Amino acid sequence: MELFEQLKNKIIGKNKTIVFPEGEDVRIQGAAVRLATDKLVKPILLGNAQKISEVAQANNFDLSSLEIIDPATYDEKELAKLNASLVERRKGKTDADTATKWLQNVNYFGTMLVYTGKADGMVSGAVHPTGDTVRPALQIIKTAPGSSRISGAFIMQKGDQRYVFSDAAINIDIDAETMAEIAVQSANTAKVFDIDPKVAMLSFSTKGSAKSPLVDKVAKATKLAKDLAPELADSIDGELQFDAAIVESVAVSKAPDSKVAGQANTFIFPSLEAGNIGYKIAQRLGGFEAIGPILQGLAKPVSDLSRGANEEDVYKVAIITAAQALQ
Ligand SMILES: CC(C)(COP(=O)(O)OP(=O)(O)OC[C@H]1O[C@@H](n2cnc3c(N)ncnc32)[C@H](O)[C@@H]1OP(=O)(O)O)[C@@H](O)C(=O)NCCC(=O)NCCS
Ligand SMILES: CC(=O)OP(=O)(O)O
Repeated sequence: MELFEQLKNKIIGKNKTIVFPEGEDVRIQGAAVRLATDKLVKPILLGNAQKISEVAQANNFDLSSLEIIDPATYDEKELAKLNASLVERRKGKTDADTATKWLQNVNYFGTMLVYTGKADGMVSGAVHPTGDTVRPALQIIKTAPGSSRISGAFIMQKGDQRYVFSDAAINIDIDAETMAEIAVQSANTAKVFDIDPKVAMLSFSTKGSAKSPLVDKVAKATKLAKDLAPELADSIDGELQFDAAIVESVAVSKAPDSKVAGQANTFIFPSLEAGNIGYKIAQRLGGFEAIGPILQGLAKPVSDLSRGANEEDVYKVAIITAAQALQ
């Protein structure tokens, strides 16, 4: 069965509540109406009630079955509770005045609905850049037990080809330890999407073909990742160039002893520059559908979107987010 059909079957009728802070956006409204009609999730739209209704009218959307919250007119007592909970969570880092300002921002407001359990997950980023979308989650929801950092993976799909690209969203300049943790997180993400992970730690060098501290970093990250997840030791290899990772004939000449080279399906980039540029090239020139970024290592599901996302992307990311909320 196709991946999204499987995910839909998992979440249908489970009534997972997903908050969409960008409720004024036409792509968000279109996806939310479809998700509610298909009984996949219970959407909550955030935003200015008047603007939400204008967009809905202009596009003939029937939002009558959706919950709409305008943070500017939210019940005072409930707002005070969110404020107190936020200050408590931030343990001396954020005072009540700052919390008041933060709660006027839809991404902070939505994140607090997830943190306090009113929503099971959040999908945002069709309008806001990634930093503004995910910062509230980093500050409030924080990492899941066993994770020391959050990273962002894309599922890249074309026909029956399916790959994981990480980190393409969050950690700007990574050291070997971070790259190793991202590799293990991404192998787990691959399994969720029915991919048997073969993880390539990417570089501009294959097995010492170039000498540079940047190459040493990826070789060290490979060793650390195997130490972190010994059960994956035979499924992670590096450092590998992208051609050696994916093309068998190149792997034979560049990395003949590798159990991953030529068959990799999970690609760990050595920096956010490489990862973010790489996924957009595969998407825009290679014709791959890019689903994500899926945040890895967060204690509760919050998903970012690219501002280039369309309604279908929002619909699919919301399905993934609801499926994460079931775990
Ligand atoms: C994610 C990002 C916004 C965080 O930057 P920032 O807000 O300046 O981060 P700070 O260092 O001030 O940290 C803010 C909080 O988040 C936490 N945090 C930051 N990065 C984290 C990570 N990768 N994992 C877990 N927590 C993280 C910090 O510990 C801090 O928590 P605290 O306030 O409780 O102490 C930043 O790394 C970024 O802009 N990344 C690139 C995003 C992007 O543009 N991607 C391309 C498009 S997808
Ligand atoms: C994931 C990503 O690159 O997001 P955006 O296109 O919004 O910057």
